[in-house]
Amino acid sequence: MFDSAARPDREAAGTLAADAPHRRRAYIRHSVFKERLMAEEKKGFMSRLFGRKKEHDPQEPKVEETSRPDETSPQVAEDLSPDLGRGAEREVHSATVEEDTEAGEATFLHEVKEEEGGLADETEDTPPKKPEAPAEQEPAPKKKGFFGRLTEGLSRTSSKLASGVTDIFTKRKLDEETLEEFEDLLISADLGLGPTERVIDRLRKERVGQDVTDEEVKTILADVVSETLEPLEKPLTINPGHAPHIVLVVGVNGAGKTTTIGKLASKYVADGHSVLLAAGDTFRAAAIEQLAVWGERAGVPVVTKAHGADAAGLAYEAIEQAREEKRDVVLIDTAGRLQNRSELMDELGKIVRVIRKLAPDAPHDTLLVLDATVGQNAISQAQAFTEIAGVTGLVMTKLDGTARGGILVALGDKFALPIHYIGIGEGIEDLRPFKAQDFAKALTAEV
Ligand SMILES: Nc1nc2c(ncn2[C@@H]2O[C@H](COP(=O)(O)OP(=O)(O)OP(=O)(O)O)[C@@H](O)[C@H]2O)c(=O)[nH]1
Repeated sequence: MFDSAARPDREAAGTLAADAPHRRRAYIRHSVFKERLMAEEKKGFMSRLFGRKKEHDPQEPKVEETSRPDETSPQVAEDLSPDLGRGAEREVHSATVEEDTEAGEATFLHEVKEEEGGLADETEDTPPKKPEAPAEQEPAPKKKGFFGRLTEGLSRTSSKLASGVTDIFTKRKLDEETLEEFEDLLISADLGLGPTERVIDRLRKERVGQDVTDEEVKTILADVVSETLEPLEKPLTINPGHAPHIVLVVGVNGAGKTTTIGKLASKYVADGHSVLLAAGDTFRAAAIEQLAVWGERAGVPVVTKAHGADAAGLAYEAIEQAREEKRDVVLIDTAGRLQNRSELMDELGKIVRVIRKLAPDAPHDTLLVLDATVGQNAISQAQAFTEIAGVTGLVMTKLDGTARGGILVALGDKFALPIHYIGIGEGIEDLRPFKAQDFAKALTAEV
């Protein structure tokens, strides 16, 4: 699979090479910045850690699904997504996390909280949003075009970048100090060391000693983001010749796997494919029901087994059924698992081995679903899932719920994995095929 070694020209994100002192300086500056913010934000962090209920901000997106009681009204759940019964399984998720913490492992939760505290820009003080039900009496929201929705979805990330750029570049001659400030901004926006370095190098080469406007800087930034991600823009195409094309969907708890499968099922049906879903998340009882609702909505059958059943066996049976029914594609859901839980990761390896007994070249695609709100932790998730499950492509969800959307650039740079789709909201139309230029433009847009 892809790893940093596959990109020898680029240093792996998070690694400080001895021959890159300026990068090391930037990271040290960034660490100091993080520590200071963490101290300032400690109160918020602690209260979150101990589950203090916060005031609800209806503008904020829902981002802490796995640890928060379900406040969604049944009406909302029905209207917006078949996200059923998450309250019950959330208990399981938080128990898992606590177990990890008690064991003293470097847990996913711990890492994420640290990073959130350090960057202090989102889930810290921004409680999850209840999805807003399109209430019957309310006027229908004005339809936005593709780019409008993308720009709106990425607005939290882009406004952080845009205001930073405007603060730093206010009609002054470009010097090393300004470049350093800008480098800090890009690193704190999770863009990764490689892309950050390329933006800085380009600015240094082209503009040092000259006046530079914030618009010119944003254009250079958009160009570098676009160049980094364009080679990874690849739609997920179904090859009916595989009879069926088998897609395994993996990721940590709450990343958006089941929802993504539901949305993909609808898209493939609309494209004329015959689809079968496999509810392989047997660990989370409500996930089975959730997928069944998505299946019903898309008009496709869902293979299910009882809660706790063997997921590998279920995947096997689903493939057999898809062959009998001559389906084009099988989408297999899996239970969310923390990347540092080796026994759960081994179970994923077992699912792959069992699938290969029936179809040695399968899974034909293994999609890693990553939640953008976790920021840098997405890097270690991609690393672990790539090693265990042979990830072949990415879907990044919840770009609408974070100021850390820059992480997609760092991921693309480090892993060079195709980016198939991005999620910019909870509706079916919010799962978009990834387009690097649009993403780069939206990321640097003024909103
Ligand atoms: N705002 C927003 N929410 C999303 C997006 N994608 C998924 N979600 C929401 O994220 C929540 C979790 O999604 P699921 O599909 O249940 O996640 P999962 O990975 O299957 O979860 P587990 O089964 O626990 O592993 C749901 O409430 C989804 O509606 C997105 O792009 N934006």
